[in-house]
This record gives sequence, structure tokens and C-alpha cells, in this order.
Amino acid sequence: MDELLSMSIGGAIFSGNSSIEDEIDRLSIKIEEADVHLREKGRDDADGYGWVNLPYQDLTKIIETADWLARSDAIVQIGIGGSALGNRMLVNALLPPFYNELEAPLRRGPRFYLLENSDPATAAAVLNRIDVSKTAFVVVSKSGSTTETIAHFLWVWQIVRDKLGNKAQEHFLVITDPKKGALRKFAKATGCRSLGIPESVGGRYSVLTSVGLATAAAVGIDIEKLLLGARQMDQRLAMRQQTWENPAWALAALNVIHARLGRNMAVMMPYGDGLLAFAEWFAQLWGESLGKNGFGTTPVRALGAIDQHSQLQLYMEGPDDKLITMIDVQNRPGFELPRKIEDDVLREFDFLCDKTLGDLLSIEARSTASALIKAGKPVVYLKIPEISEIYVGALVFFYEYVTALVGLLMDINPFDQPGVEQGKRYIYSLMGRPGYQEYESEVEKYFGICSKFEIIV
Ligand SMILES: O=P(O)(O)OC[C@H]1O[C@](O)(CO)[C@@H](O)[C@@H]1O
Repeated sequence: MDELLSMSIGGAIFSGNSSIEDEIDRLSIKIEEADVHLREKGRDDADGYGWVNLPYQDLTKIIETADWLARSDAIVQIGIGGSALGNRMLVNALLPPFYNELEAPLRRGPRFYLLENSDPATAAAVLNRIDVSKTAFVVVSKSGSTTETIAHFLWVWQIVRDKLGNKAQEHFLVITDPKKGALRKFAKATGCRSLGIPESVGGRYSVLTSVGLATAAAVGIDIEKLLLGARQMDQRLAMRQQTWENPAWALAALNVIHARLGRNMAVMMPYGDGLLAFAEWFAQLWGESLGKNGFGTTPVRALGAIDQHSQLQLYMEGPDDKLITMIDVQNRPGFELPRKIEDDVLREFDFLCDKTLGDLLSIEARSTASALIKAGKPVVYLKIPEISEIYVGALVFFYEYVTALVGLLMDINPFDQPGVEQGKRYIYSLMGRPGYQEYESEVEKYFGICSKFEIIV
């Protein structure tokens, strides 16, 4: 059986004489219970747990829609948080660098842009790069009401309608809740295309639904293989019923143990530019799922080898408050360094000859892990065979699984995000949304406290 992922752990400092094995074994029963709970709730398609079934879904409708999307010259996806980060992660990992700049056939599908942040500079720049009449706009929001997304949508809808009149809706795909919300109403009223997001799947667990898959397939990512990887991971995790055989169980336990010991940051440091956005996707998954009831470890996004020259000093000799995960990749595209150095003045670099840049990156990952372990810092060293659909699908499912398990081990609900709602109410009140006026005075009060200490230079 081909390997999907390997995990090694090292460098942990525990209290007293306790070993990593003892600490993890102590949590075994609770992990088994959490695992059973997760799978049972998944089978029932309970609220929040639906992602467990996504590897087995029927892709027909998504593929049909992707075929339509693929006929456009550019795709602009409008969404934020879980309605964008998964797309960014897939595109970053599975399309060639500078994809939008490539010409066909190297570019396998339409150019792909994301409108996430409510920053007018980015929005204007994207609109300047596309021909509206040859573009498909994909509006993604599970709730159908996220302010940033709706603001972008209203702006784009106006522009497209001004340009294309009653043909405007032919350029829109809405991905939202199958039954409710303003975007669902819009799709019904205009007759534009739409896809549903399963009700039981929350935003940050939705990359393997229409949210992540429709545009991914349109730009040439093999979504069947993504699901195959997720499925294989699911099946392998289900087979491993001992903590020390099951990497998801061991990693979930490890995270809980380190958090209890005050290691309150979870550094995600993949080695390779293609996994940069994986760390960003992980940050939402981890932060929004686990930051509750005073628990939660702060996700920190890092990138190897770049952050060796930026953050590593802190990881090595700063406070012992981090669990550092590194992701190494076994096979990377070849990029041979010179066989021989001709210039005398450069001879001291002979040791680099005959290797590839990929070898260098993996050597850097191993060396950095060793240095951290020597310094007594806890390291999780993950290795995937390559950055391709199967292994990315497997990695995504693995992290969703680990995150949910950590939440259940800590007796928190890993599928809600009540804390985010307060800020949303304040935004609505300041933007004048009816029904939210009462919150304006709260904003004034609390922002007033903050402004009291304003210092101007
Ligand atoms: O898909 P929606 O409903 O627009 O939500 C976007 C994001 O906003 C949040 O609700 C809060 O940040 C996330 O959980 C979600 O991924």
C-alpha cells in the first residue's frame, strides 16, 4: 500500500519523568471515544459533522458546473474565510506558480482570481484584468450574508448588469446553502446557476464541497483524485485502532498535552511554496474550531525555508510556548544545480553541486527539525510523497480529522464560531443594517475605552 503521509514526533519536554508515550497513552480511552463519536455523528450527517462523508460524495453536478466555468476566459470567486481559503490552498498547491500569467496549453483553464478582503485596491485591480463579458463570477457564502462577500457581490453585479443587461445572470454562479439565505433567493429570482453547500458542513470544513471543488475542477485540478486521497486517508484512519498506529489520534493527543503544558501556539511550517496557502487554510480551521472556553492554541503560519531566516531564532531560543509542525515533501520537481563549478572564486560552493533545489529544501527541513529538537522544542515532522491531488486530499482530510478530535478531547464544539458573531453584529450596526442599531452604542463605548489611550505623533 502506498504511503499517504508519515509522521514523526520529537523534542517534547514533559513534566517529571513522563515520556511522550506515557502522556499520549493516558489519553487513549478518551481519543477512542471521540473517534467513535465523530464517525457516528458523521454517519447521521449531524450538524457540523457532514465533512466526514464528503470523500464519498457524487461529483456529477459539480463537474457539470465546472465544465461550464471552464469555458470562460477568467473566473472571479467572491468569498471569504472558509468560502475562499480552501480555494486558495488548492490553487497554490496544485497549479503551476504564476498560473494566471501562463498561456494555454500550460494554463489548463481560465485565469482564477479571488475577491476576499474588502480592499478596494485589490477589487479594482482584478476588475481591470478581466473582460466582464468573458468572465464567470462565482459568489460563495454558506450563510448568504457575510458583509465582505455581499459588498463585493453587489458591486460586481452592478458592473456586470450595466455592461450586459439582462444577460448578466448568465455570468453568475452562486454557491450557498441549498435552501435559505439571500443568495439562494437571488439565484431563484434571476435563474442564475447555483450549487448547494451541504447543510451539515461548516465553512472551514467545506473545501471538499462545491465551495472548493467547482472552481478547482474548472482550472484543471483533478477533483476525483482529491477525493480519492481523502477517502484513502479516511479508510486508513478507520483501520488504525491503537493510538500509536493512528497518526490523527497521536497528533490530536499531542496537541492537547502540549496545550496543557502552556505551549499555546501551533506553528505550521510547510517546506515549499506550494503549501504556503495550506498554512493559511489550517489557521482558520484550527483557530475558529478550537478557540473556545479559554482553550485553543494560536495557529502561526510559517514557511520553510524562508522563516528559518526570519522566525527560527524565536522558535529556537524564545519562550517554550510552541508546538512546531513541519511538512516535508519527498518528491519535488527536479531542478539540478550545476554539476561542476568552473569559476575559481566560487569553488567554495562545490558542496552544492550535483544536487537539486528540492534536495536542499528537504535537507533544510531535516536540519531545522534536528536543531529544534536539540534545543528541546517539540516538533511534529510530517512527510508527504509529493504535492499532488491525492496527497493534498489526504492531508486536508487528516487535518480536519485531527482538529475535530482535539475539539472533542477538550469538550468543545469544533464546528461553531460564536465569538465571530459579536464583531459581525457591530459591523452591521455601523453599516446601518436595520435591526442592529442597539449595538452602535456598544461600539462607541468599547471603542471609546480604546481611544482614551490614543497617542498621536
Ligand atoms: O460562507 P460564509 O457564510 O460567507 O462565511 C464565511 C466565513 O465567515 C465565518 O462565518 C466567520 O468568519 C467563517 O466561519 C466562514 O468561513
